[in-house]
Amino acid sequence: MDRITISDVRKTFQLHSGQSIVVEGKPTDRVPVLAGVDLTIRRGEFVTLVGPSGSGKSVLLDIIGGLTQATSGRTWIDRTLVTQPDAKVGYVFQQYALFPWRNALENVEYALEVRGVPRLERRERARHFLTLFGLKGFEDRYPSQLSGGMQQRVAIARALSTDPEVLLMDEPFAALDAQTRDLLQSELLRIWEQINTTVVFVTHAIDEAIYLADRVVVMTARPGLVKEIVEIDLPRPRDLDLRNSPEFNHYRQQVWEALRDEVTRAQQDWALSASYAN
Ligand SMILES: Nc1ncnc2c1ncn2[C@@H]1O[C@H](COP(=O)(O)OP(=O)(O)OP(=O)(O)O)[C@@H](O)[C@H]1O
Repeated sequence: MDRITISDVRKTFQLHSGQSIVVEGKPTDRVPVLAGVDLTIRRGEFVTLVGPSGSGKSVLLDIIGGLTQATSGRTWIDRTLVTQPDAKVGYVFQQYALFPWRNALENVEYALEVRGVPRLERRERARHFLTLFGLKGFEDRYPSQLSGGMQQRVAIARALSTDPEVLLMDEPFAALDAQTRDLLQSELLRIWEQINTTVVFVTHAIDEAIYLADRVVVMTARPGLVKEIVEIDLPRPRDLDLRNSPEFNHYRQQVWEALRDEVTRAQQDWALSASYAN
């Protein structure tokens, strides 16, 4: 069954007065970012979005999350048209976005607090999700006392504690070192396999995109469109050694093939824009 339906979604941004970019050789103050995205995501599916910088991945995530309105086109979660943020959608950003004045437990509890979950229940759920993410014993630590990886674990625990039907993740591991990133990818998969939330995950890293996903969606250079969808038919549960397998390498090549020209196009786009922009 379908969880998210995106139909002909377009987004154009209006720049400030005096600003411009070059589109099709001409300076303009209107930036087309998404040019008619169609995508359907199944219930419980893990979809990763890859594409060159500026291809509108984050904007698309914001549209799904109701944080940004599309210029035209529609997005539904289940059968409800997305017009504003919804409590059944969780969000995890690249920056940990924790409250520095709340400890780990209180940070997770916050998401439950705003949804009106009674005090004892929210404390119990917050503890449960911190434990799931290996943070038992760190409940009373403040964000400044936690490593980047631990902070991101708290942020993911917070998003999952509300039992979201959809979890949107915007490069959540990009700021982490390689080992922590590997570890968190595996932890996320382990937990996702238990709860089966629908996940849409934006990343620049091809290996990460393949390792996590049921399907990798490759976006074109701006204005973004779905260029190709690669079904990842690798067994689950997955472990990191899978990345050394010939099957994984085949997907790596397939995704890179789809992406390569778009990355080049995006680079040309920036070079041109930079020579015109104010
Ligand atoms: N509020 C805004 N006003 C004008 N342009 C914007 C605005 N928000 C985003 N953009 C432009 O939209 C384009 C797509 O941005 P977006 O952040 O979605 O790209 P992305 O694919 O996520 O890129 P990256 O991989 O670098 O994060 C960029 O060119 C960006 O400059």
